[in-house]
Amino acid sequence: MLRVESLSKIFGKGSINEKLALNNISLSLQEGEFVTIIGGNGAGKSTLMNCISGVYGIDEGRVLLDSADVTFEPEYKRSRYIGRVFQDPLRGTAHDMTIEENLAIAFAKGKPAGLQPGVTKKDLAQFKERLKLLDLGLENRIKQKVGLLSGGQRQALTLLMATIIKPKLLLLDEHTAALDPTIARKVLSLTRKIVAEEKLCTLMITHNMKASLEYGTRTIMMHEGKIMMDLQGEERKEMTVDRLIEQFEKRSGAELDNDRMLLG
Ligand SMILES: Nc1ncnc2c1ncn2[C@@H]1O[C@H](COP(=O)(O)OP(=O)(O)OP(=O)(O)O)[C@@H](O)[C@H]1O
Repeated sequence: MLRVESLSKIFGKGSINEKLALNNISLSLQEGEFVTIIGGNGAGKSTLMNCISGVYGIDEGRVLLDSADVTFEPEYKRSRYIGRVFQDPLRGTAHDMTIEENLAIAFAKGKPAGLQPGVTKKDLAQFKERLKLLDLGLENRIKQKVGLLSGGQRQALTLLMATIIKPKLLLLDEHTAALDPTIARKVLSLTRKIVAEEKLCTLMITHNMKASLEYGTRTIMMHEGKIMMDLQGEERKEMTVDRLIEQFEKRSGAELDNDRMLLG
């Protein structure tokens, strides 16, 4: 469970370029809640993820995970229980290592510190089982180097790696934006499946408004560092992309400036 309380983040404090990127954000997610995040350029979506995962320190507020205050915990410690997948498929895997070695590293996160990531027969069987879920035939290529995989295959593998040990929170930062539409849909349905099966608390940034309503259980729209719409339940079920744009423009008094969102 995630709780963000009155979070503010200022870049370049005191300088001519001072920017209030997050303005008093509060947000709570229950176990299994899958929240999609949309918003115009510079709305603060990635900054929110960076503050939650500890990449940036924050200026005000608190971040709690499973009731523990992690506000001042460094990123490397939070990464043990926060899974993250970025837009760039090259970022989450080591290209010169095999699929098995990559999975072993991710799997070792769940083992006591000091233990080497040795792969037992049982681990290997589990890796193959998980890879089968992807339906990309990777279970038969487990000894191959990741550098040989396509972007979509790598991103699907990164998703597996981020969730092979159940994270307390899964952060997906436009993780399908760089993939071609067919594989993007595949990775999105896989995301939905893993999140539901593992009851993962998940935040997913997307520029695709349709996907923001189609995937997940709740949709948040950000604008100028604030949450300006939080759609759940019936209200979300009845929402369409056209009405979402209309609501955005009405509530923010601005036109949506994110071309990718409008074209997506
Ligand atoms: N490291 C940084 N230093 C200075 N300013 C930053 C930094 N990171 C983000 N910002 C600024 O903070 C604001 C929010 O940026 P952020 O990247 O979170 O937006 P976003 O909603 O993810 O946008 P996009 O959809 O364009 O990626 C923007 O004005 C951005 O220029």
